[in-house]
Amino acid sequence: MSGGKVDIKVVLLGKAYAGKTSLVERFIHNRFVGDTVPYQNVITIGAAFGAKTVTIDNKNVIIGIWDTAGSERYEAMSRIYYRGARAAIVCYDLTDKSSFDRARFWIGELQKHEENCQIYLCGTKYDLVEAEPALRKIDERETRALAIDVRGEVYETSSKTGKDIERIFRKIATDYLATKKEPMTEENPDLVRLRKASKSKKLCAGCKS
Ligand SMILES: Nc1nc2c(ncn2[C@@H]2O[C@H](COP(=O)(O)OP(=O)(O)OP(=O)(O)O)[C@@H](O)[C@H]2O)c(=O)[nH]1
Repeated sequence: MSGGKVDIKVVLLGKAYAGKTSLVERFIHNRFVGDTVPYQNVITIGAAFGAKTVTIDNKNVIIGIWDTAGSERYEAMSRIYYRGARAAIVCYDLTDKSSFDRARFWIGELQKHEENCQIYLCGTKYDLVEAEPALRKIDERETRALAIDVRGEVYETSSKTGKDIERIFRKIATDYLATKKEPMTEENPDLVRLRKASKSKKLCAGCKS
């Protein structure tokens, strides 16, 4: 996918090493490079952009994704990327407590500056905690409480296995379609018919017979 218009701007935010780039890689290219490429070689600098079309009920939605750099050094730049975003996937590494604090920081920023941006909470590296439950450092109750605060849902994903990655983006596209205003055109015959029907009702309300 190149150039063209996107329907939804999605931004990924979270601490460095939280797994943002891996999540985008899994979603767009269905691959996980994992340890075959050292992390030092894939650190995001500034931000990276990718896009993919998902189809919900026969409607295509082009999702444009800004994968921001997690390093605090690029914090000011990440702020530029979340401007005007319709959705934010705030990532934290399920095995790293400090990444959850950083997620809270980004949620605070979004709530302050981008009130129209829907937040989706994403705990990453689920495969690690599934294999070794003692590695889990973020309690599910804490994440649920935060989900209530952001009026959103929590996803626990794994870019290694693909768990729930597709689901999170499909939910974003579904939410977008649900809130999008339908244009009143012949392309949307149901709405045109509805409109005509209610107009003729109004006219008849004053009729004598
Ligand atoms: N086991 C496992 N490892 C993962 C998963 N997601 C990411 N990783 C590993 O975690 C490390 C960091 O992942 P990245 O995707 O580069 O993290 P990032 O958040 O984009 O990091 P920055 O670009 O610095 O902000 C890499 O070594 C990944 O291979 C996952 O779901 N499971």
